[in-house]
Amino acid sequence: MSLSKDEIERFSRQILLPELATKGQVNLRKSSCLVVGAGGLGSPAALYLAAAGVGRLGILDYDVVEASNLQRQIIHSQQSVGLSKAESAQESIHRLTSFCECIAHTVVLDSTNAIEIISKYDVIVDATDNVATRYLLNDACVLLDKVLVSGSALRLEGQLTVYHYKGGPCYRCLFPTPPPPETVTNCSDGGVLGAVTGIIGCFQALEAIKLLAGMEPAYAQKLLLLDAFSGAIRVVKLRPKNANCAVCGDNPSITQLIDYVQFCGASATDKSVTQHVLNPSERISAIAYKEILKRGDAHILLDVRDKNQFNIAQLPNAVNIPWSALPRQLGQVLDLVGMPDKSGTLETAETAALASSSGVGQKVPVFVLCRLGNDSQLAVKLLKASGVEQVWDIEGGLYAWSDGVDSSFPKY
Ligand SMILES: Nc1ncnc2c1ncn2[C@@H]1O[C@H](COP(=O)(O)OP(=O)(O)OP(=O)(O)O)[C@@H](O)[C@H]1O
Ligand SMILES: [Zn+2]
Repeated sequence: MSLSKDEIERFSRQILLPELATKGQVNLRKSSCLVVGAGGLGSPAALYLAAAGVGRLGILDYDVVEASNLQRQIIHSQQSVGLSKAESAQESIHRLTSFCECIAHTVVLDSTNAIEIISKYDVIVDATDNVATRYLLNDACVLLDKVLVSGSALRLEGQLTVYHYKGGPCYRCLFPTPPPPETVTNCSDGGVLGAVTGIIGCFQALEAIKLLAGMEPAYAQKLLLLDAFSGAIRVVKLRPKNANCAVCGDNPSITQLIDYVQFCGASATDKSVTQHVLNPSERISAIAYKEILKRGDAHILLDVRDKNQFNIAQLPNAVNIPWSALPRQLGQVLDLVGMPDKSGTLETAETAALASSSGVGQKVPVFVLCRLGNDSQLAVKLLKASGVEQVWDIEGGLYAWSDGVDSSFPKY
């Protein structure tokens, strides 16, 4: 097969590369690729794959574009806020090129649809942000014998590897069991710089383009580690395939997709894992707190977000003691509410409980606040264990405040 005049003109700068050449370009045209996730990684990955002349490109995302996505999800624009990410990405690709058939999959990828969707594509790009989908994609790719180009980025760090390539390891070979859900941080908690997802997403496109064109990938059985702060890139050799791997090993126990939400203890779609630590009597709504403010009742508003988040935006008169520092700074809270602190520096809830006599001397109630209402519940628990009796969580945190009380308060 050869290239048309239009194709030669359009892709000339890469056909000139002897490593790619006419044959590679024809291979790209005949190839297909699925990008799962049209977010920070998927945006650049999909754009470069389409621009390079991949014949059929699937873009899968269940979510809609939000304003806070645009700092890094560059396939979308301000006009697409509120629209489906997969369809917004498809539109961008239509504007970019008519040499690529782009298909939008506006679904949550799960065990019920993964095999059917993935089987239609040659190479799969994992541009998602959660552990459940990582295991799902890994297992589906092993079962269907597809190569998986996997990337991740958080804060100022990024990682990239190519799984299940010519007998190389899969994700499960390296990580047989998922991490505890509470130890996983995502971009909406930890932050991320757009250029970092851009670099890793471009690397994902590069590896996929090489695979689809018939070249060798650089990162099979190797892990790229980007430290964007120092600018350093390290490459680590990965362990070979694990013969005991549950999905790609010699005697696999996983021969069809499982329930990944149950396996990982975390959902693929929850943005904020809301922990139900407290019972309803220990919480008040944002609207009820607004009433307390209106009446002018004496109280302490304790904001337990970290300093950086507190500096972004805060409610008037809030006292900021980050959740992570609260055990050490309990004395300060006891002081504020008028309880004598007999403890000095407190290290744990247990020592705090011993040091303080229950509720004695508390003059003002405490209301505890954070961004989404998770850490604030833990803080209420800790304060209760320390003898502070009149303490309530503001349910749903500042998100609820912005939604229910003051829409001018920024949600970030
Ligand atoms: N199982 C899944 N099915 C479909 N889309 C998924 C699945 N898991 C993750 N995604 C998508 O992958 C993308 C990951 O990108 P990214 O983390 O940059 O975006 P985000 O979740 O919108 O970011 P933020 O955390 O700032 O809200 C998201 O658009 C998300 O909807
Ligand atoms: Zn494996």
